[in-house]
Amino acid sequence: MTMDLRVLRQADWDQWYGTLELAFGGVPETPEERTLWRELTRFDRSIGVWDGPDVAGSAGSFAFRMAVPGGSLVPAAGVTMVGVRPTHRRRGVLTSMMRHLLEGVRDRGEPLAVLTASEPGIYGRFGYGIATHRIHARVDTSRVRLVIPEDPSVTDTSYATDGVRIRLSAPEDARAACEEVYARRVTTRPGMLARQPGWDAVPLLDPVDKRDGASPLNCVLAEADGETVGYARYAIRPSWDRHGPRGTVVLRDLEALTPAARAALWRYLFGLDLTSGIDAFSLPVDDPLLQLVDDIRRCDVQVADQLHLRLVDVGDALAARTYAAPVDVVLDVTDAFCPWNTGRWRLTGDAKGATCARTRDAADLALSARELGAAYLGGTSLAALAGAGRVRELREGALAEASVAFMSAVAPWLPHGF
Ligand SMILES: CC(=O)SCCNC(=O)CCNC(=O)[C@H](O)C(C)(C)COP(=O)(O)OP(=O)(O)OC[C@H]1O[C@@H](n2cnc3c(N)ncnc32)[C@H](O)[C@@H]1OP(=O)(O)O
Repeated sequence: MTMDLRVLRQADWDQWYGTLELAFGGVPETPEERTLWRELTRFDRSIGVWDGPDVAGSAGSFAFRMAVPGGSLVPAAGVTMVGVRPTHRRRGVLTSMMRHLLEGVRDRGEPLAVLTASEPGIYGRFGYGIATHRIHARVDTSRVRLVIPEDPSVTDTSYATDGVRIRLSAPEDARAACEEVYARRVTTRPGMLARQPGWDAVPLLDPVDKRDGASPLNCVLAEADGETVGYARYAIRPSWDRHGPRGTVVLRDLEALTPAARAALWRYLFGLDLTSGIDAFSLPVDDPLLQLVDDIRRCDVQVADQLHLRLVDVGDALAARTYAAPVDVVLDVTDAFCPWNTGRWRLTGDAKGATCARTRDAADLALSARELGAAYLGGTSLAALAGAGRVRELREGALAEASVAFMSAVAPWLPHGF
């Protein structure tokens, strides 16, 4: 029987989403989750593969705008909801859906496709590279101390934590204030996503069945001079043993506009009564927390892959970001899955902007689309990729020049999953 790939219809959503749940082990999502993801589904950008009456595969994308080095917001298709029915795996269903999705992304003129992977080994073959990493920190707050620089002569409230007030608020009541802070943070870190309509509900999603013994979500606002300058959203998972309380603060997100607000929020979280640990699932690899603690070992930091990124249009993507140092290199790009990118590209740029166009000039560096994806947001260096044999230097000096230029001053990071 031949399979039929077609755009998702509203009436088919339940069946389509059911296949996704089946692919993920068959545990149905909660009604809150289903309602939210249905509302956020972009039907015009979602596809299914039908085998007779059954949905054999599901996939789709969101229309994001993502911060890139230099602070521009670039259209990025957020590939999502990929699932293949267990009876249909390893027959090319994902491959056919990915081809269809990436052709659509190209037709819409979006230079990038991004995703978070259930398993990191799946998407390299489709030209995605790991563009951001996250750290998972499990801080032993019974041992780790915060060392907050306190200078009594500093009266500027952006540094003096004394000027910051921490206020508890219901997460829903604080939504608008948090969103204002978030919006001001987006362009400061590559990989962050400008909020699209409806997406402010994602960080508030808190189904009872998924709390795993933790409290409902709490929110604290950091305020200075009458303005909200930061927030943290967290739950508390109480626990007791024969020595007493051993609760954990489960941190969902923390954003701050000033060092003082950040320090004040962490101080609040470290000090919560009846807790002795903070479980922070996703922080940037250069999160300032690592510079505020006196014992990084007891923060039990683990690094993992996070955002996988693909350049769908090499020329537009490389011209959309800026470069930390002047760069003028010819890249010989191979791209088996999106062959329209294959060939030589001259990239010329600096901290103000860049151009990238096809050329017949001799190549300086040879690499595939996957390596460009890994290096694009400035978190993984071309030199590190070359060390693994994944980038080849064809002109002496070109690797160092390009490697420095591609790096970002702050580590790229994705603030939330999708
Ligand atoms: C962005 C997101 O939504 S991530 C979520 C992805 N979904 C899941 O993990 C749910 C459970 N898994 C599944 O639904 C499926 O197994 C999928 C989607 C991962 C793969 O779908 P399939 O239709 O089996 O993939 P397809 O047959 O096109 O395989 C393409 C290639 O990827 C490889 N591949 C597929 N899955 C994996 C995997 N989990 N790890 C490593 N390689 C994989 C295949 O071996 C094949 O390799 P080849 O080209 O060398 O032969």
